[in-house]
Amino acid sequence: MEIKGRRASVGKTRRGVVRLKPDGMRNSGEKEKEFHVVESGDRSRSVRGSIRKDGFARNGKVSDFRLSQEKPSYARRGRFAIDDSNGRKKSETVDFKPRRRDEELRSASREALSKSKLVSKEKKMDHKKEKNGAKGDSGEKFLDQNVIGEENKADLSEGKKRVIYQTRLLDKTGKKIRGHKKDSDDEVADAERKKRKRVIRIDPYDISNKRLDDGISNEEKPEVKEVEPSKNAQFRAIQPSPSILSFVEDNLLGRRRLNELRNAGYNVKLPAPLDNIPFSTSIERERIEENVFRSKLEFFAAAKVSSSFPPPLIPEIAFAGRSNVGKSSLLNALTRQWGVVRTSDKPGLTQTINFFKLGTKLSLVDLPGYGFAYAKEEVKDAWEELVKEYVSTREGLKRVCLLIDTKWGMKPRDHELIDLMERSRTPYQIVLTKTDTILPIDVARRAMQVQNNLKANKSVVNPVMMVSSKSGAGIQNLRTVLAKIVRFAKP
Ligand SMILES: Nc1nc2c(ncn2[C@@H]2O[C@H](COP(=O)(O)OP(=O)(O)OP(=O)(O)O)[C@@H](O)[C@H]2O)c(=O)[nH]1
Ligand SMILES: [Mg+2]
Repeated sequence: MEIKGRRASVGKTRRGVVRLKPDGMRNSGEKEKEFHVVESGDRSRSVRGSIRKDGFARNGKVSDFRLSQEKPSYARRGRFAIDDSNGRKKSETVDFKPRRRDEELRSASREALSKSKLVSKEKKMDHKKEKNGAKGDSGEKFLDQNVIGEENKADLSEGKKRVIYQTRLLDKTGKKIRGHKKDSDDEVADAERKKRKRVIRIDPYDISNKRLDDGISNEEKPEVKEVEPSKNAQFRAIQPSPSILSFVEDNLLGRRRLNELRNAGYNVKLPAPLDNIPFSTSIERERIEENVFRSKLEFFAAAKVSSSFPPPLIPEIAFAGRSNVGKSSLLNALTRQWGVVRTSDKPGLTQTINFFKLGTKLSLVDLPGYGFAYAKEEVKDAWEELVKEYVSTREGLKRVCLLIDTKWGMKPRDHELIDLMERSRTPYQIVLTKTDTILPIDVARRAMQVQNNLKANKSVVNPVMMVSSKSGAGIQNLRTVLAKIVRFAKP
């Protein structure tokens, strides 16, 4: 068993924390136990320790440990008493006598060090003397005392007037000898000044990380205002419900390590690996249970103005959201017909309302994205107007999937569209996309946040869906939800 720890000096008493771990065990946080060590300044060097976490010292004899300190050469062995913090019988006493050889070596090295310092100091002094001797022409020096200041004139009587002199070394001609070192009093004062550490205080009310030098008045502390936590902090404080958390876990949503996916049986070399059958030997996609999504996806109309919308003959599901949120990619992932709907990493690829037939029973409608896009303002405004008109007036529109990027959450434009759909009573469902880009817990938090935000809304359809077109996570669930619409839709 080995004890390793750091010690810091506090006056004569040394305190520190040592970690105890059994021999041969790699650094495993769980097994390490923390001790508080107090080493008194006296010769006995007793060290007291108490087991913080339960049940450790019971098993192992604490012996042959080392207290590693600031300097490894000061490592010692000694007497060590351990008391279980719970008061149970787990105390151990171990010899903590400084090893003789170590102690001897240490004192020898200390002596040698101090000697060498002394010698080098003497050498320096000799050197200085020589130098000063060479500077003065004939080696003669004169003291020049100039009165440079008076102190407390009012308080002091004439006789007791204190005068401050500045002493300079002058040569015969009255010139100042350069390189003259101050006398011993000055040296002592200098050494003291050097010894005195500059104390720097941190202002606890200052968030600018500025350091304050000692002496600067800090009495006027600004009033601590109740600052609203940042959006990020608010987001981190969200506690997702257990059902959302388990949904995220069950569907492997969120950014996952490849190993995790591999262990779950998925072939990570495939695109959308979660869409595959786990542990399958060949590249076999999971069977699409919903007939409608097995049908062929065919583009049949594009509209830039409402007058060119095709007649509403079959039920429609539309995909709306900000530019680049992943609308077109989701259409491909749902139908597993990659490439039918064009996608791009450049926001604003879809510039018209595109109608796709999925068999004979359903239309999927890819809407142009709003918000940021590489397009002129007036063009973007026109798209937005078109989208608004479509979602609020289209007959046969059974549901709008409003896609939200999981990483960024809902933006003002999303709220605008939601308000519009609330007014026009268009049923809409939130789909969080690109869940593979953030941690699972953050996916759950986002879902919780969105759900809470829309609690009071009437036309929203719950639950909040979470998908990733890239990994395939959550796609199957979305298919199931959307297929139900077709099943219950009246022609
Ligand atoms: N990591 C990740 N990237 C995705 C996902 N879905 C889409 N993308 C990427 O996001 C980018 C935009 O995807 P699109 O499907 O074209 O987005 P869009 O919403 O149709 O964009 P617009 O047509 O411009 O409105 C592409 O580079 C996709 O590869 C996803 O689930 N995960
Ligand atoms: Mg698109």
